[in-house]
Amino acid sequence: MKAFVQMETDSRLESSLWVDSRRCAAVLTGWHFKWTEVDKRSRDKNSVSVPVAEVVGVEEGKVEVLPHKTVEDTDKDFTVFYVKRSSSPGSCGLLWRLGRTQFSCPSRVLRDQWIKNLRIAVKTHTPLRPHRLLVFINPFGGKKKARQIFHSLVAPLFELAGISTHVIVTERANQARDHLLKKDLTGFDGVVCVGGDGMFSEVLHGAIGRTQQEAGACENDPGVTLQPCPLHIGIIPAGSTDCVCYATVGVIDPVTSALHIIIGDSQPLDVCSVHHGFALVRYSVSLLGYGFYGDVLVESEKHRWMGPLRYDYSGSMVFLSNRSYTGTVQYLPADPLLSSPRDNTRCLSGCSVCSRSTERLFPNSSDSGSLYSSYSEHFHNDLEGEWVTVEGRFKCVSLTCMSSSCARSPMGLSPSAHLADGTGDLVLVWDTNPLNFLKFLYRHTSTEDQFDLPFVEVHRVKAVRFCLAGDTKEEEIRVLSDEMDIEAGGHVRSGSRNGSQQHLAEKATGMMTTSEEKTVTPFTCCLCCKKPSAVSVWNCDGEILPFTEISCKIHGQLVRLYARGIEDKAAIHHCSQERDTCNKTCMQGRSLP
Ligand SMILES: Nc1ncnc2c1ncn2[C@@H]1O[C@H](COP(=O)(O)OP(=O)(O)OP(=O)(O)O)[C@@H](O)[C@H]1O
Repeated sequence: MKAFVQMETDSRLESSLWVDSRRCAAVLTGWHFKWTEVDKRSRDKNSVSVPVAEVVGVEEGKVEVLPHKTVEDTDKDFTVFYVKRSSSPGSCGLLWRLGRTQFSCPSRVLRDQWIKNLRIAVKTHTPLRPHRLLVFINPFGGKKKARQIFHSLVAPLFELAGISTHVIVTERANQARDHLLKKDLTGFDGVVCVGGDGMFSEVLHGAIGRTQQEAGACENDPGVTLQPCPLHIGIIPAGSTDCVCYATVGVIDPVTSALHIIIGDSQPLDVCSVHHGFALVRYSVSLLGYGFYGDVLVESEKHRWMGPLRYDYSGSMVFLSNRSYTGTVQYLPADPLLSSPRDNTRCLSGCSVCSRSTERLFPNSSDSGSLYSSYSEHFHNDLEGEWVTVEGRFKCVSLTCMSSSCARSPMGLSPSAHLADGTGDLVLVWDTNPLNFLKFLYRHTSTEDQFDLPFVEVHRVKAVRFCLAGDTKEEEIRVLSDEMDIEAGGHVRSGSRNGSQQHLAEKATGMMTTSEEKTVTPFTCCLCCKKPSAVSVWNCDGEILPFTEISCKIHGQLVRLYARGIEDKAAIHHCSQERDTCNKTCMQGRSLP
């Protein structure tokens, strides 16, 4: 047994190692740790190559982590934990699992050398790995399992990776947002929310607000250049819809998300600011929808007791009511030479459109460590250009900064939208007959192009304004006061989620409404039999906005998530067939799923 050891100034190392009594040639180059079985009797020379960036931890001895940590402390063994992929039926992305291989060395010295070099390699090649995280758990999100999900599935992985956490189980809505706005955040590399889209939105608002406070940027100014947030945001999905997680990771799976956080993946994300006059109303990352989408949200809020079924029920009711609304939409088109919502591309991990946008948005930054240095200089003139105005009657108007794909609509609201190119897709659905509209809606669940319909338009934009036709303004006031009644009455929702957006707008305008000032009148009792309202409401990432006339601006790469976008299943499969460039085969002769 002769172990050949080669040490260079970097972490490179090469020697024989044993996995389950099989001898392997192992090599650690700068970027990969690879081991290949060298047993001559073996017909297939099984080889596993793990990118150093995907090594989760290196431990002395023979170690197991899940379901419980066990350590067999021998002085010639070490265990490497790493990311292992498997496909996930029904999702567009790949599941990540914790891979584990136990290695034996001929000597303790060599074992210690391997551990040291692997740890150095990991540190050198993944500078964005978090060391300390602030974690918010919403114990009431989704199926109320967030606490259990975090402690049983996520915390052991964080511990393995040496990440320390400060965990706050929220006791009220907006606690996470307020904490981020007001408390000392020194020492934290990122913030993690364990919950659904509402919880993510709280953290998003807190993180953006805090950054602007510290930068002295006025969020209420609709033309302001916002400062990108230095804190990364991680999402451990534990809500009812988890749309943002699905659209940025491709699967709704707490372990996958935890592993993306651990290895310090970094996915920039565009954010849309929504203003009413000179008041910030809200930020949005997925759906900002007027008309059909607003009506469905209003209706579904009245039927929360139905659980997730309420969306199907409300969707059907609103569809049957066959409403449409007049309004004026103005938009600032994005550069058509860069990309188009009809170019049939998908924004996947490593997306070239988003990468080019990073260069455009941060032209002087040489690496991700100085991410935002040149951002504000560049964005002086981001609202310059020729605005386009369209006026008429719409079934719905929607704006999305991402594809907004979800399990029900795997291609999403705008299949070719990008996560981080500084644009949004504006979809205008003109008034049409119910059958046509049904066709449009149905196409979201299939692979058929929902934009290939004569009553649908889609535009890639940098900013949008919406205002009502003159005779509908009074109606707006009536509808919105009715909306607030739903909130004030308290029997429709607990006042949790709307609380945050109302707070933002009220704070900005000084318009404080007390429940006594509102008359309790339901929005509608039955959509089919009631006289249609002339005005709808905006659905902003699942919240009802208190204003109809709004202006929206897309802020390119305003925040960063611990994610990498949806991985291309086909590319990973190809890679696994080559066996040399990824970790989909293992030493025991088993093929990983
Ligand atoms: N302790 C708490 N009590 C009541 N509400 C809370 C608490 N903590 C957070 N919230 C609020 O609960 C709302 C919903 O939570 P969350 O998004 O986690 O779950 P969900 O609504 O089931 O999922 P989704 O948003 O994906 O549909 C959030 O807007 C958040 O502001």
